[in-house]
Amino acid sequence: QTPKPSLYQQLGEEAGITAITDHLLHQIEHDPLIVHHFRDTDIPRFRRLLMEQLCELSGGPCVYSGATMEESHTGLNLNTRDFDRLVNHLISAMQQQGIPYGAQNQLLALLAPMYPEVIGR
Ligand code: HEM
Repeated sequence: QTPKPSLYQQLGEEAGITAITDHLLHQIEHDPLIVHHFRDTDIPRFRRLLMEQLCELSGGPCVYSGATMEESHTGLNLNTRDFDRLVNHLISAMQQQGIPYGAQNQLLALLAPMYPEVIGR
């Protein structure tokens, strides 16, 4: 019996997470409703930290080295609509990468509890 692939494996490991992150960044860049939030952001750093976080969260061999979600989103005053748009861009990035639905849902379930740490701060 072959062992069940981990979420990290189903996301395509480092290469898959890199592709998902880059697709997400591209979508953010072209989304006039949320791009302004990133005006003062160091994008290469944000990209590196987001990949690290997705890697760690999915059980990959990474240790997230960024700020807490609460710290990094304070002062941005994000709302539910901002959150939903980001999540939808992430779903579309995973779709584009051909990530199985089950794995997509597992990742979304790991991100959902961060909602209160990110919104209204
Ligand atoms: C579950 C949802 C989210 C996750 C997992 C997430 C993840 C992250 C990570 C890992 C960082 C880097 C932290 C650091 O700089 O040390 C970050 C920063 C940031 N996030 Fe999020 N984020 C989420 C939701 C959002 C939403 C909805 C928006 C806006 C639409 C947003 C906008 C930003 C911005 C602008 C920064 C950079 C702040 C700065 O320049 O210092 N995030 N986020």
